[in-house]
Amino acid sequence: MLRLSSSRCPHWDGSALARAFNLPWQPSRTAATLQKRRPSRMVLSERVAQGAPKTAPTGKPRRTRNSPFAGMNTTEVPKSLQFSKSNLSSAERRRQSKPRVGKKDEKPKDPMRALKMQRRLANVSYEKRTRVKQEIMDWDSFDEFDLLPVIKESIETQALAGLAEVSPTPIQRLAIPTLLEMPDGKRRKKGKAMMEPNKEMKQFLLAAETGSGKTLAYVLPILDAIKRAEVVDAREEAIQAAEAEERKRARGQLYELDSPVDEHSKAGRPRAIILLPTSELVAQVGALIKSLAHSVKFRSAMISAAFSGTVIRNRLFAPSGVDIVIATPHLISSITESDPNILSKVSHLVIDEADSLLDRSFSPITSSIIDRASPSLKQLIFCSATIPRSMDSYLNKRYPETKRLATPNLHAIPRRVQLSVVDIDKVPYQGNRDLACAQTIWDIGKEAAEAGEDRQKKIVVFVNEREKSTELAEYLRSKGIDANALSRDSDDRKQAEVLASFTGAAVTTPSKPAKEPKSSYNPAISAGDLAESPFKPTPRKLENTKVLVMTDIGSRGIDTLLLKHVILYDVPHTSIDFIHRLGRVGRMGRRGRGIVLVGKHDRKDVVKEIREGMFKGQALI
Ligand SMILES: Nc1ncnc2c1ncn2[C@@H]1O[C@H](COP(=O)(O)OP(=O)(O)OP(=O)(O)O)[C@@H](O)[C@H]1O
Repeated sequence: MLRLSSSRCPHWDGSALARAFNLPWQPSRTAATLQKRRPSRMVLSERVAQGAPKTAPTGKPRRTRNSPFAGMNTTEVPKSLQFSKSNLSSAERRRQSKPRVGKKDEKPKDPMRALKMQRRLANVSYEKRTRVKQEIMDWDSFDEFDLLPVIKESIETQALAGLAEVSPTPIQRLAIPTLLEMPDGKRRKKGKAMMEPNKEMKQFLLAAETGSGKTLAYVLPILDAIKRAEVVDAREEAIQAAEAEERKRARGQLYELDSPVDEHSKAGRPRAIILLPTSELVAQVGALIKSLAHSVKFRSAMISAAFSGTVIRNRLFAPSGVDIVIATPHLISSITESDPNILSKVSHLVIDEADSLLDRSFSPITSSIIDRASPSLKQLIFCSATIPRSMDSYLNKRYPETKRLATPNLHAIPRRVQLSVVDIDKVPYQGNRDLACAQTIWDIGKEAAEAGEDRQKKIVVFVNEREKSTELAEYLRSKGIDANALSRDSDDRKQAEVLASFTGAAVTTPSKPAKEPKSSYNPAISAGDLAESPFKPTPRKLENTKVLVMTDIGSRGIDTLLLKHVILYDVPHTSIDFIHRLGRVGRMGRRGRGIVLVGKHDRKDVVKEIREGMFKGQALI
């Protein structure tokens, strides 16, 4: 007799199948039992919450630890399963104390591990940043600073002329009241105390991200101090003249001839000196200060190796005197050799781009100028976009009293600057970095032309070695790109012209005659075309795009306000270089783009961390 089991399905009893095959049908025991029970359902015991009794009715332990049902229906974790160090074997305890290397158990990685290994930048605590953020919120306008009215006016009419709405930047909010020594943060001390010469030299460090207006942050308080000192001096001179007159009268020598006034006493005796690492920066800061002199009335002199000896002498020793000198340390140092008195009246000394001027190559010369000037100094101001650890320890050692004014976003590259990566090992570059660079430039030019941009596109390419800049510029020219190198070897005048076309003032110059049809631009060039004839000049020209190749030492501080693209031909050695190079774009709240060329020998981990840090707006430490 055929027995059909229905244990799998309680609704199927096998009778249909038996009928189909004409077989006698007898339900199986299981099916019969299930039929009997139907329509009952499985229901949990009402006592399930009480847990299983520890012993079976037989008195035996109901479930052993090893039974497959051991953990079922229990309401508390058995002691044996609870985690306790004492339960662990000594080997397991040792294993747990070691850092795990297995993929699953890997500890979360420090997101800035590669950068921390460089340890180039000093840390500014999160608490300090938050505190400063609160502090600077109190200042909304330049009017709130205790600057002389004529200086306040010059901000809108000269320094920031053309801007619709002007308000102080974070570093200006932080530094101006401090340098003005407004004690309660609002008002300067009134009366005689203010006029008394400050015997103690005070030191300040102004540290803020690139393109954040650090120059004005120190220039305005210095001009204010100079103008106020002028008033004090004039008053003192008048008092001295009156006393001399009185003495003569007392002696009855009223008609005695006065000793001739030394007209040249102010010549070559500036009250303020601003030191900058390059002639280009001297020209930039000098131009800003000169523009302010139109309304504020003071005398400034910019001197650097870009000027002849006669020009330098005439500027420094002009009979009308000089109030502010803007110079490179080498020049000031060599002038002090022949005329040490040049530093005798300096009350304000600024070390701008201090991360460069206090590095190993500049530090001895900068330090000796500071030492010579210190007897008359009232304020020694260091100004920098980064605080490298070397500079941090220099300040701690030599000027421990330095008041540090660092903005909340110091060492962070703003999120408005994007960084993309080009892998030079991929097709079609196959390790040819020059080709990758040329193609990237063509792509940017093509994008601009497609977007119908009329304004000439400016691109800065950064290389690590100075020698490479000339060679690369030549290569790019052979690929139809209008490229120049900024290097010490090129003609100063030409260099200044090229650079001027990259700074804000020159960008407004129309680069292309309006008549020229846009179709003359030939975007149809590919890396293949560029690679075809590496040694032959490409007949195609990339129109409306100008490229400058340089090292960042030459470009630090240069105010390339309208620049939107930088290419990092080499991966920068340190996060400091990243900050300075990418700092040429995204200035004063603008957007910008950096493109870094990366090959198999480059630190991809560093690039990755920099990108992540930029994305999160974090400080690159
Ligand atoms: N309060 C302000 N509002 C708008 N623009 C300003 C303000 N202050 C300065 N600027 C402009 O910002 C630009 C950058 O200023 P500056 O060169 O002083 O920056 P920086 O912080 O010294 O940069 P870097 O670190 O690269 O030397 C300049 O073109 C300047 O005119």
